[in-house]
Amino acid sequence: MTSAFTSLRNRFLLALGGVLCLALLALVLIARYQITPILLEDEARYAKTELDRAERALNSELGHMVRLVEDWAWWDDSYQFVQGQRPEYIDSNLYDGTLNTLDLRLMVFFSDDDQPYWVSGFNPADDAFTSCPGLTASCEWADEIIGLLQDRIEDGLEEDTYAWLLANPELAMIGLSPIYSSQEDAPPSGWMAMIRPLSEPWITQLRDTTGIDMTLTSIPVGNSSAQGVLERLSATRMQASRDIAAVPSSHRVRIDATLPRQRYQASLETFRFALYWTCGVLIVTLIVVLVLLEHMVLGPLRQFAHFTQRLQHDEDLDTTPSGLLARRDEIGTLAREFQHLREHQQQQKALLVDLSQHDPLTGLANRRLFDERLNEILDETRLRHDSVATLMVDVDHFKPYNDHYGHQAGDDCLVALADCMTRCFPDPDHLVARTGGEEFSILLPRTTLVSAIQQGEDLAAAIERLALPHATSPTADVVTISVGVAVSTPGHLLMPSALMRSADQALYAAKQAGRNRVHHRLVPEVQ
Ligand SMILES: Nc1nc2c(ncn2[C@@H]2O[C@H](COP(=O)(O)OP(=O)(O)OP(=O)(O)O)[C@@H](O)[C@H]2O)c(=O)[nH]1
Repeated sequence: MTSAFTSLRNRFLLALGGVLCLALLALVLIARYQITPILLEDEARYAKTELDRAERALNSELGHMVRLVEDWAWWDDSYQFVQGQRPEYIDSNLYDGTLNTLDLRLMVFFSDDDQPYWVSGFNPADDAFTSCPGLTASCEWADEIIGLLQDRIEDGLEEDTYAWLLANPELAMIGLSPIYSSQEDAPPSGWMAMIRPLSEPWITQLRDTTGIDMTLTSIPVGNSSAQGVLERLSATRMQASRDIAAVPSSHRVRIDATLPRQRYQASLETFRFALYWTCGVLIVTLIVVLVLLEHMVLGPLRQFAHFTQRLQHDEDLDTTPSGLLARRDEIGTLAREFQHLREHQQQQKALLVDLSQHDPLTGLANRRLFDERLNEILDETRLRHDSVATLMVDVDHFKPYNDHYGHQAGDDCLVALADCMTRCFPDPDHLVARTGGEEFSILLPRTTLVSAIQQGEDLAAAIERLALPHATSPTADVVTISVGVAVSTPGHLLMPSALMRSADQALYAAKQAGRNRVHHRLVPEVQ
């Protein structure tokens, strides 16, 4: 029997399992080193696109800021106000209601020498509204922002309108414009600045407008990242950050956008789906291959192996199973070749058995077969209480015959005698054997002593009738035989050796008595 590891099925299963594992490993590696990087790259592109959109929304807000500040800066009343001609401008325009309506924290008018001419706004410390001519005590809270604006103006801004994000001291938008007159030839006079805080309600509105969950924070330049940052918070959320330029230059405004990862997840799910299906198909293929292998190869091979094992114990089994012989594949060829080999072997074996049991010259049974049959017959005889006779036959003066006629003639004589004996004992139960050079033995089951003597005499007469010339025989001028007869009867059961010894003694007696005669030997005792 095959062990678990030498079993063809287990080895095939192991090999296919190995191939399956390798295929799965390849898929996992492809997923990890090919698919996932592509998906992450796509996700990074998506994050950049969303940040671009958020930045565009901020720029759009800055654009609105520009238009708002231009509305006021291109107004003749504002122009005349910074030239000191309209004192009522303050009461009618620069009060808290105006700033609230415009969603502003601070409005600053600069005179031609870039000094603050008028400051109106809400103090972030207590949210109290103040309106002052220049940086007087009650408007000193705006000192830092006004300093930043002056730096910007002194950096060389001319005849244009600007808007920036303010990162420090607070998050806000700045709009700055020269103040123009409607008279085309009049030069601009001073500057006007508006500061709109990036308050939580404002950012909430921006979120609603863009659909992007974002926050804005101020960070020092030292903590800023020029490339932007993408951090994956969980399987479903990621945070993309980008720093954009702001005032003052020591700070930047960071946009933090919390984005869903559904694109990545969806792609991953699709890939996993394909992976599971591929695994499923591979496993089903493996099972189908194993079933086919079992059905088409292993089953027939086992049947064949079982048949050859049974052959070892029972050589007379029928032919190879017909199902195997009828197959048209390699196993069928193997079975047919095996069958041919077996038939050839059986023929050879039969030939060998025949050679081992028969005399090649005369074709008669030899001593081996005679002894076997004698044993069998005597065993059966004991059970059935029958008698068995043996005739021992010797050719008279055969040496002179050989010497006179030659060895080949001696062979021919022996063949002629054998044929005559076979004709004399045609009963299939009788066995004529050549048990020596010119000695023959005849086994006669169920034969009495009288009958055996009679058959011996008939044989001697038949041989004599052959009239084979024997010129050198002192007994007769033809070939003659001497016959010794012994019988095992139910009253005198003999062992095979004793029976043959008795026949030999009877033959000796026949020779001594002058040859060409039949003698029998009385059995002296029960064996
Ligand atoms: N041609 C031939 N001769 C054989 C064969 N086998 C034995 N012989 C011869 O048979 C002869 C037997 O001689 P012996 O045993 O002396 O017997 P015999 O001459 O027949 O004398 P008795 O038996 O006493 O009558 C020998 O010469 C053997 O060579 C054989 O196969 N062919």
